[in-house]
Amino acid sequence: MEISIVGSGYVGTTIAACFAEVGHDVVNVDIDEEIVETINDGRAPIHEPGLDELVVEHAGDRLRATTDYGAVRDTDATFLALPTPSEADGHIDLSIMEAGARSLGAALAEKDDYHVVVTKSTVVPTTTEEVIAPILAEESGKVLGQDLGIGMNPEFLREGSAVSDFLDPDKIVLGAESDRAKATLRGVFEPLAERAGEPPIVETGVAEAEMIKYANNGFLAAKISLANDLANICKEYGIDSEEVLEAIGLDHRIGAAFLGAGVGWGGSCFPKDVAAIIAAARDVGYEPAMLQAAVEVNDRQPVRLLELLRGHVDPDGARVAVLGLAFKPGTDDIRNSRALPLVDALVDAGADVVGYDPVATENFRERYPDIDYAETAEAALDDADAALVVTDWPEFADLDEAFDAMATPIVVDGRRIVTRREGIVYESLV
Ligand SMILES: NC(=O)C1=CN([C@@H]2O[C@H](COP(=O)(O)OP(=O)(O)OC[C@H]3O[C@@H](n4cnc5c(N)ncnc54)[C@H](O)[C@@H]3O)[C@@H](O)[C@H]2O)C=CC1
Ligand SMILES: O=C(O)[C@H]1O[C@H](OP(=O)(O)OP(=O)(O)OC[C@H]2O[C@@H](n3ccc(=O)[nH]c3=O)[C@H](O)[C@@H]2O)[C@H](O)[C@@H](O)[C@@H]1O
Repeated sequence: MEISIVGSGYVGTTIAACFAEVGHDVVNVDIDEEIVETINDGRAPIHEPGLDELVVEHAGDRLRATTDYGAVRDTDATFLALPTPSEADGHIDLSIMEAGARSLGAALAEKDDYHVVVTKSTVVPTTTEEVIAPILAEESGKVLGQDLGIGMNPEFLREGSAVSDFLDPDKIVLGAESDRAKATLRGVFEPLAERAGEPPIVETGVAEAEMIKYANNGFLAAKISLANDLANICKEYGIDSEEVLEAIGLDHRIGAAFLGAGVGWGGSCFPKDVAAIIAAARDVGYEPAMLQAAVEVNDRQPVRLLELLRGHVDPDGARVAVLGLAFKPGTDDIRNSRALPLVDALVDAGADVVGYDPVATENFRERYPDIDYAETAEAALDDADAALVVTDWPEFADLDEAFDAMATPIVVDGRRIVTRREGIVYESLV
């Protein structure tokens, strides 16, 4: 099939390259000329394992990129993979989606045939039908249900494993407003589903598909927060939380995934999506107590980490090494990283902060140009009065002797990755 994808970021580029991989002809539309050039040159504009290889293989053949929205007219369906950030009060900011829908609608005005538009971005329930579809209809002159079809296909990939998550999904959710739009969506996913060994395909309504995405992210974020709540109780009793969480994860009704207790969840999606669904729920008169509690527990974890640090050293004037700046291992993304509130608080308290991350240092430096950065974890620890472990990069598990070079070997571990041993003052958050 011929497919167009508007937006070539983490999601847009990944799904474009993967759709090309399963045999579709794909065009990426983006307003950023550099991104478009990068893809057409056969390189991925973002860092994702396996993505470069797919772009190299398919660019110039089944995959191309352009800044010209007119390219969508030669395709059967368009996926909108545009950012949906948060407003200051947590509500979803739909301005980029609206701008994209206007450009797309204007381009479709010159197409006579039936066309399906699919929301891939994470949007609060009813956005596709009540915000996106009317813009498309107005700009294109098309009539919904006649020459315009609407769908919603939420994305569940994770940064750092985007390609393998997309090509081997646990489920595919297809929301559509009509049987005809659904048939187009089925056609798009058929080769991928076959290759992935026929995962469950959930065929549903558009608003249901939108809500499934928030339910998924809300549940996972709340699961981590519940693990943190339980681990915090364990900590107060001196009980090993890892043993407790591993044991409950063996119950198939609970499951072991996303029970990793520590300094909490960050990233480009959990914080904004949980905030957006809480704000949307309140708009319709419902107070989502569990999701709100998940946020509160999450916000408290960095505060608890700092309290533990203060139990050992006064941060004022102390040299504190912050190990891990990315929001999770395997990425250079620092959006909503737990390191952000921690470094803010340390700087406010008068600490002399030295940060280290295997790949995210440059992104962090843009945000905090005035703290020190080290080239290696060992250099960050050298002569430090204390170390905070913030991201669970596997290399931190191997540090060991580097702690002996600290002025005082105080290690406060937010991810339970450092091995407790004689000779270091080790304190784990959970
Ligand atoms: N990053 C992730 O891991 C996941 C993200 N999502 C959702 O997918 C959506 C997209 O997220 P990302 O790919 O992370 O965003 P991103 O910020 O990485 O990429 C967005 C792209 O859209 C382009 N763009 C902006 N305005 C445009 C316009 N008017 N016309 C054409 N292109 C335009 C930008 O230049 C950029 O290349 C969001 O709703 C997000 O919540 C869903 C699952 C996973
Ligand atoms: O909507 C999205 O954008 C995506 O959000 C998350 O993916 P991502 O944010 O890339 O990464 P995760 O692996 O989920 O990690 C998110 C945060 O939770 C933290 N986390 C994760 C797992 C865990 O057990 N404990 C824990 O604290 C990580 O350190 C990280 O800060 C979801 O896992 C994806 O399914 C979803 O598509």
